[in-house]
Order: sequence, then structure tokens, then C-alpha cells
Amino acid sequence: METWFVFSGLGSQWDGMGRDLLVFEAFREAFEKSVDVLEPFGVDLKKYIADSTTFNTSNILFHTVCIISIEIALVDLLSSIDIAPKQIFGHSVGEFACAYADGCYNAKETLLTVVELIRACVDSNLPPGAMASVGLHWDDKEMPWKDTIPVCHNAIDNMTVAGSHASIKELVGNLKGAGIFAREIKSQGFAIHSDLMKPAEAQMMENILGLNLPTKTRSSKWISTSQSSDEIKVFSGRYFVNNIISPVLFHPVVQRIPSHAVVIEIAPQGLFQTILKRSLHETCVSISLTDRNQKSAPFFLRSVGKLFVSGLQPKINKLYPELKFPIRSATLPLSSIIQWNHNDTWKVAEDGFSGATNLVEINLTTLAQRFYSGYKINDQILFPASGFLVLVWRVLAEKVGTSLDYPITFENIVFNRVCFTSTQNITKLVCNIHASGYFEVRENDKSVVTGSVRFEEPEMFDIEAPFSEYSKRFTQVEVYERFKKAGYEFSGSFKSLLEVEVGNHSAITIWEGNCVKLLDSLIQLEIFSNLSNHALVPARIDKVTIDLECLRNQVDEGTPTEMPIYRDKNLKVVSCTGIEFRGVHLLPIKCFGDVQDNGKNCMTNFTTQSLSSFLVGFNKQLAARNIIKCHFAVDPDILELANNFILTDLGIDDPSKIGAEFSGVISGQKVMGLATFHATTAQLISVVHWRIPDNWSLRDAATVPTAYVTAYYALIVRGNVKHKENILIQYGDEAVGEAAIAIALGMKCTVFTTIRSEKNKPILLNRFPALDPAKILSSKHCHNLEKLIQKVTKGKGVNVVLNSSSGNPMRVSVRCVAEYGRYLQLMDGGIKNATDFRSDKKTILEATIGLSLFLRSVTFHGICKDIMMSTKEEEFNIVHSKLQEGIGLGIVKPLSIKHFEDAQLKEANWLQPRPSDLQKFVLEME
Ligand SMILES: CC(=O)SCCNC(=O)CCNC(=O)[C@H](O)C(C)(C)COP(=O)(O)OP(=O)(O)OC[C@H]1O[C@@H](n2cnc3c(N)ncnc32)[C@H](O)[C@@H]1OP(=O)(O)O
Repeated sequence: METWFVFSGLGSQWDGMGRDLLVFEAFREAFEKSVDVLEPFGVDLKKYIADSTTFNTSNILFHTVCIISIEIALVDLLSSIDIAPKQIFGHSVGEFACAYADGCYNAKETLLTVVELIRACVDSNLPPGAMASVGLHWDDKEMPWKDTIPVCHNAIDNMTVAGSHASIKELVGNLKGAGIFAREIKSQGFAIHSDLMKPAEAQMMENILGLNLPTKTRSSKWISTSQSSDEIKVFSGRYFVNNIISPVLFHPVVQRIPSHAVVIEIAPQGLFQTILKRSLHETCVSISLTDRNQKSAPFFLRSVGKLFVSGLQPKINKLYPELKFPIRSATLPLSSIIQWNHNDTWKVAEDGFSGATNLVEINLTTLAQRFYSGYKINDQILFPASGFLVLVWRVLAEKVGTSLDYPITFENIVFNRVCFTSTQNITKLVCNIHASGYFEVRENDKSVVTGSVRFEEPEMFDIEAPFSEYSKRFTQVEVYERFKKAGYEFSGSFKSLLEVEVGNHSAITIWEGNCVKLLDSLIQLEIFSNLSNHALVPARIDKVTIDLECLRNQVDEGTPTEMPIYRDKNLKVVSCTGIEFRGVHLLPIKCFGDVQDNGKNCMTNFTTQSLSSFLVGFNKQLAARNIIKCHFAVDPDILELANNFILTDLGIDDPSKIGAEFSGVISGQKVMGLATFHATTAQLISVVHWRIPDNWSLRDAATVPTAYVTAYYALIVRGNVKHKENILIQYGDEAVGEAAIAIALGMKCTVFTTIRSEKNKPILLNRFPALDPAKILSSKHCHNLEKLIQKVTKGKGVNVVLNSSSGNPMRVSVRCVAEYGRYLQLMDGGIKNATDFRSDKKTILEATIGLSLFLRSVTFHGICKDIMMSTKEEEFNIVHSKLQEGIGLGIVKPLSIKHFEDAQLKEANWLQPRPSDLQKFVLEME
């Protein structure tokens, strides 16, 4: 909403005007200043507003200065409550107040100009004149305004005319007789804006020049009603001489007011309310601050209320004296006397921000919803992802009043938790859809699903059927047997896949008019293609497009129809006629916060194939390569992953790999290294190693490779760090952070770093004497870090940032990176696993950093910690030789901060939660 101020002129004055507004401090202060300015000119403002006789016997000079004084005081009053205009304009002498509101003149300069100009008119002995507002058209030259002159173009059907007293009287009489609106205006015997004012022009100029006021420039805020073109912005007293002798072009300015503006009339009396309401766009709000027929102070307060309702934010507390503490103990609290007034029924405004809210009940005992009980995972009934999509779809259709046949698109759907239902309870879901299309489904006040949704023309890939009639298929029985092994117990409508091609490129389902079931068939094909021994559910879906009409054109309504589903792994698409899912990201159900994983699959399988035998297998294969006395540093998560995958036997080539870091001895030479194994078969794929000094213990050496490989890869290959650059390393007390500090200091870089724990500061300083203690800050005080970096780098920022978390450290890092800098974001487990709810990865994916980073020509790199498996060979070779060189130069050393726990091979307690700073176990193999 734009705010416009309009200042009225003669005609708005009345006996007692402004008097009651003196209760408002800002108004009173401004008015009293005007009183002081005008006193030397014999104008007693206070008496004028207090005494009827003075008012009624005063001449035009008193009337005008009083109107302008009140308008100035109202501007100050509004400004005190933080109401400021985007545009201003004035009617006739109302333009004087514009000079004040625009800042061209102060109150004194404004009032002196009024006094001098009007006094010139009074002193010029002009022939007596009169003015009237008439319901005639400005452009209608045929109208009978004999001997009168149109002087103010007020509205399409209203103008003010001026002339001799007799001619105005005659015209008003004639018009009234003809049923046309006509009203004389109190212009105190003057025909302002007409030629009758011309004889006063020279005197006005002389008086104005006598004031010797500086020439100013009007701002673009002030739109002129006295100049035929608003282009000329030079402003001096001459502007007002022109105002008095030229017509008022009010209506053309009113027409420039956009729809959705708040127009505030500033005058002793809301003179133009009738006209504004007739002229403004119907979505505008016109508010007067005053009304002669009502008590001024309450009326003003009601107007302030209207400003608030219109969307402005008046600071109403400024209208009252400041509360001084302590207040008297006898002061009664107000709260008991404040109550809701329910007398009126209010229509809530549709302002584009309100949305539809719908409570949806899931009652599995009803006929329509009974089929949902066929969706069970690990003995619990789950409300399926497809059910949420159809729910949101229905709510939106109802909100916009359209049928479900209209194509719909969902985007960025995020499943924050799973929703269990049961036949005993009714599940209550609240679906909010914002006007922007953002939706959220909540259960028990917790967010379950979010995303965006809109009805729009569908945009789907053309289906290219990969279907070969001869390809092998799993039958329905085989499909659901496999699902069962992973914990799914689909029944009824949800046993919807009739067959699945073994390569998971296609499947057949059946359409029986149930959208939930059909959508779920597509999700089921995606789940089936990724099946492991954990039940998977969608965590995110990038896009879903549904065109029901297109689907219906392909099927016989009322007859169950077999329908092929296609899956393209490269396009990340699962689709059938009229429906397309893009980017369905699945996660084990246990990753969803409050899910009670019964652990059936995980733990039973865990004992059948123990982790120790898995590691013993690794050890044997390294021994076959002459690497003996191995120590493994293993990440519990990776072990868990290995455990999951090793039992997966879908008969499909599974490309998953597991990486492990180790140390050992080859032909009497101590080494440390990295090895990769097949996740499904535990077979060794590749191994690399580095020679290490004899004085390193094998236990310590096992912890070095991943941290330094990651740091070298990030800083040298991706970050291209150069000698003596400035570098920010977030979390220098993490393994990769410590390695990065070692490398950066080795290149004589200026290192800024943060630490998670103060106790690590002396350890870091001991390990790196070259590190400046002043540049090691707590990660909890990011703002200090930003200040320090900007100060030290003279506002340029750092050349390289290595960051491993989202949230505040990320935002600070983004602001601290210099032009042409390199921003390196560590991704635990890599982009592929970025939807993992147990870590920062999801937040990193959803973090927004803005484009400004790239406009500064900064490059952004996502760095996975499994470098060996995810990097090109030539890049890994660089890392390999740099790391060997670093060992030789003493840059690479065992980590000084303890992130590792010694563990027993036979220990079976791997899946227990452990402190977050203990990242790995070190196992000594026999
Ligand atoms: C130096 C100087 O300052 S010179 C400048 C001199 N001043 C002027 O030129 C100001 C001219 N304008 C005015 O005086 C006022 O805006 C007026 C007279 C047009 C309207 O003032 P109001 O206080 O609203 O008058 P009032 O309350 O009697 O309303 C007029 C009624 O007539 C109706 N009306 C019919 N035709 C018209 C018309 N052509 N113009 C205005 N009102 C009209 C209005 O709709 C309104 O009816 P409503 O009350 O049902 O809405």
C-alpha cells in the first residue's frame, strides 16, 4: 500500500478547528511554534481557534495561515507515529503545506510565505469575488457559467468556479434550480486562481522577494497541481505566486494515484472526502484525520485505527506520554478491562497472504478410507506419501473452486516425519495452503509434509517405453515377497503392482479410479528398485505432475484397466499416462525422527553376519597384498551401511562401495592408506597407501588419511590455494579442519579458524606455533569472526573458506569470502546422501546463500569426504603425491585432537549412540 498525503485549502476552515487536537504532544508543539512565528504579524492563532467571534470576523489571511498551521502540525503528528508519505499533493493553498511536508521550507519559512502572499492580495484592493463548487464538467465548454471562470478541476464531475459575487450567486441559484450540485465556498471575498487575482501579482512578487528565501528543489514526492507540467522542480516563492493566479489541476493528480493506495487528507476538515471517494480506484482507502461534525481527538484516533487496518504501522504508543518506571503500586492493571467485542461480524480481508486451512480426518473405519489400512510397514499402518498428495490436491481444488480434472504440479515436497494411523483412532491432519502455493500438512501441531502446489498446464517428459516383451519380470507374488522381507506388508489396494521388469525399468499396475493407489504404485516401483533390508519411504520428491484428464482419456471409465509404469533411472523419473514423479528420494524409515524402528531387520541380520567377520575379511584381503599388522579407523555409520548392503541380494549389480582407512606394514615399512570394498560382497576394489615415518604409531597413523586427503583435495585441487593467501577454516578442531590448518600454514597462508570447544585452543596452538591465537575464535561467536576478518583483510575478505556446517557459520563464511574467492563446503557422506535427516546435510541442501556470492565471482565447491571413491583418477593422483610430500616436509602429522576411540574387534555394541566429537573407532587387527 502506497501512502499519499493530500492537503486541502480554503473551505476546510471552521470555528474551533484544531483546538481539541492540542491534546497530542507532537501537534501541540508544532502548533505552538507556529503561534510564535505568527505573533509578530499580529496573527493570534490561539485566539483564532478558541474564540468564535475572532474566527467569524477574521479576514482571509487568518483563515489561510490557520489552515496551514494546522496542516503543518498534523504532518508532525503523523511523523511522530511513523507515518510518512510516498507522494504528496495539495489543493490550492494546500500546496503551502506541501512545501513543509516535502522539506523545501521549514515551518517558519512556510508560514512567512503564506503571510506575505495573502497580505499582498489583501493590500491590493482587488474587486470582491466569490467561489463555488459546482457539479459541472471541466471540459464541457457548452455549460452556462456566464461571467464565472472554472478555476479548480476537482473531479470528473466537479469543479470550482470563481467570479464576481453576483455572478457566482446567480450561477449557484441556476444550477440548484436545475438539480445540479452547487455550493458556495468560504473564500472570504476572493476569486482565487482566476484573472481577478492578476492585479496582485506584482505586489505578491515584491513581498516574496523581501523574504529573501533560498531557491530549492522539489523532491519527486511532491506532485504539483499548479504547474501544467510537473517536470520543473526548481522551487522558490515565485511558485506560490503562480499558484494563486493559475487554475488548480487537482483531478489529473488524483488520477495518478495507483490502486491499493492509502490517501490521507490533511486539513482542518476532510473537505475532499466526497470527491476522493468518487474519484479513487475502489481498492484505495481514503482517510480523513478530521471531521468538523465529530469530536476531533477521538476522530483522529479512529483515523489512526483505519491507517492500521489499511496495512500501515502507526506507532500508537507515541501518542501517549512515555511511561516512567516504577509505576505507583496503586496502579490498577488494564488487562482486566480489555475484552473482545463480539457485537460485529467482520469479513477477514483477502490480502493475498491468507490461505486455506483444512482439517482432514483419517478414519480407517469409514468405507471411503478403509483401504488405507492396507499400507503397513513393520506392523504399523502408515499414511502413505500418495495419500498426502491427494489430500493437498483436494484442499487446493476446494480452495480455488476447481475440479480435480485440472492438471496439478507439486514441487519440492519434503516429508519431515511419518504419520501413523490406526483403526482405533482418528488421525487429524491440518492442511494449510498459502496463497503463494506453499503448503504444509501438520499432525498434532508438527509439520509432516511441506512443498509447493499449483494448478497449471502439465509439463512432462514424453514417455519412451523401454518395455521389451521378452524381458524377465517379477510376478506380483515375487514383488510383494521381496517387499515383505524389507518390512512392508502391503495388502488390498496397495498390492497394486501386478508385475515388475527385473531391471526395474517398467511395471504394470491397475487403474480402478483410486488416485492414491495409482500414485502409490509409482512410488512403490521406485522403492522396489532401491529395496534393501530396511523399509524405505520418500523423504523428498522434486516434482509431481498429475493430469487426470489425460489419464482418463486413455482408460475406460468404470472398468479396471491395466496400466504400464515406466522408470528412467537417468532422468530420475517414474511415470505412467498422466502422472509423472521426478526425483523421488528415499530414506530408511528409521531416519524419520520419532519413528520407533523395531530394528527387526537390522539387528537380526547384524548377528547373522557380524561386523567383525566383515573386518576380518578386509584384513585378509590387505594381507594378500602384503599389508600386515593393520589398524582400521572405521566410521560407525559406514559399518552400519556395510551391514545393510552386505545382506542385500537382489541379484542386481550394486555399485555401492565402502571406504576404510588403515595403517599397516609392508616389507618392514610403515604405511597408511585408504581401501575401497564392494558393499555387497566385501571384495577389495582398490587400495592406495603412503609411507610414514617410523616414529608414528600405527594406531595414530590410521586416523590420518581421510582427514588429509579431504583437506588436500579441498584446498589444493578445488580451492587452488596460493602461497600467502587468507583462509578461513571453520572448525579447526575437527579432523579435516586440523589437516587444512597444517596445509595452509605450510603455504604461509594467514589462517582464521573457529573451534567448537575452548579446550582445543591450547592443543591447536601447541600443534601449530605459527597460528595466531587472536585468529582462533569460538564458533559460537561468528560475528566476532566476521569483524576480525574484515578488519585484518581491510574489508576484502578471505580468499578461501573451508566450511563444514550450514546455519550461521555458513552465512558468516559467505559474507567473508573475497572477490574471486573459493568457497569450499564439506559434505559429510557426499551429495548423494544429502537428505539424511541425522545430520546437517538436509539443512545444507536447503540453505540459501543468495546470488551475491557468485556476482563477486566466487566459486562454490561441494566437497565429499569419500574423495577416493568420488574423484577423477588424475585429481586423486595429485592428492596422493601432495600428501606423500607433506609427510616428508613434516606438514602431515597424526591428528592432535582426539576424535577416535579404541575399540575391540569383538565388541558388538557398534550401533549405540556415541559422543558427536568421537568420530571413529580405531581397531587393531590381529
Ligand atoms: C484558495 C483556495 O483554497 S481556493 C479552493 C477553494 N476550495 C475548493 O475549491 C474546494 C471545492 N470542494 C469542496 O468544497 C467540497 O469538496 C465539496 C463541496 C465538493 C464537497 O464537500 P462535502 O463536505 O463533501 O459536501 P457534502 O457533505 O454536502 O456532500 C456533497 C453531497 O453531494 C453529492 N454530490 C452530487 N454531485 C456532486 C458533485 N458534482 N460534487 C460533489 N458532491 C456532489 C455528494 O455525493 C455528496 O453526497 P453524499 O453526502 O451522499 O455523499
